[in-house]
Amino acid sequence: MNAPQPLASTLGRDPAGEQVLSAERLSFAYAKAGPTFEDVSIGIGRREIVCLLGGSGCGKSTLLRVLAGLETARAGAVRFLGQPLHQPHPRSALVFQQASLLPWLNVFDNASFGLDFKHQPAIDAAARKARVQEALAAVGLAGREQAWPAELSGGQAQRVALARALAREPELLFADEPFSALDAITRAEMQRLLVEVVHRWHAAVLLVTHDIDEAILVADRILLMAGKPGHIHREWAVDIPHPREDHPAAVTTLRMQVLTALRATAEGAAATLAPAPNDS
Ligand SMILES: Nc1ncnc2c1ncn2[C@@H]1O[C@H](COP(=O)(O)OP(=O)(O)OP(=O)(O)O)[C@@H](O)[C@H]1O
Repeated sequence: MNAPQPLASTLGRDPAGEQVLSAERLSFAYAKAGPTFEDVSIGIGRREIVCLLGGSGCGKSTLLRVLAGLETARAGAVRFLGQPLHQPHPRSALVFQQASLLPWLNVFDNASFGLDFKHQPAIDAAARKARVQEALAAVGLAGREQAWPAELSGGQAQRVALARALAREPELLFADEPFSALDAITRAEMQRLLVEVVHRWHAAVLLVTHDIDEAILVADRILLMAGKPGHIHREWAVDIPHPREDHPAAVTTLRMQVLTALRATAEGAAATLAPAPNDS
């Protein structure tokens, strides 16, 4: 098999040509382990939703953590709004699979919690209250400010986590499989909500998922990660208008393309693991 070639075109599309995040030739390895990914270049345009799709263990979450400033690359550089990134940026926010709400804080205080993180610009109490209320209203939780986490469903808890991220007014939202623990109906609702609120907030998103349908429903661009060490294997620009459920033919065509590529990467990986025909 030929060595994977880095894609030249993994640069964010943006009408103004601006990128909120850019990374060049990133490599990463955990201590005492081989490289997780190598030579990954990626750009995310302002307001762009980019989905990072790939099989289990190919390094998607690790790449997200490096791009978010939670881990340090072994080689290469990450720039956020044009500046070198060495730690999580105050204009970025994270949402994970678990909502991770603090059980002793009510919904309002959980949603405002992200405003106390390191390097977050100080804002006065009135602005803080307005921001948090606006974020909670955007995720459909107006009137639930005094509720406790134990009183929420999984979907509602994830809405609070999304509001906590939005209250930071992020330029870029990092989301690592944020809906994978939810039931199918709630997941579909949350996917629609994510697109709606990030468009309203003018935020870009990097969404890690292994759900092809999720990627196709929300992404402006899909990056397929594969291999060991991981690399960006293919990408698709998704120009289907929202809501994408209204365009089933275009969705099905893209789904087949992505699925075929994903299967090919899985078969490629299996082929490298399978014993050669002459092995006994
Ligand atoms: N903290 C860690 N220390 C050592 N190895 C790790 C650590 N976290 C992840 N790995 C390994 O790095 C590789 C990539 O893991 P990662 O979680 O980034 O993959 P992924 O594509 O997000 O997988 P999944 O879709 O299953 O969540 C895996 O082999 C994993 O076992």
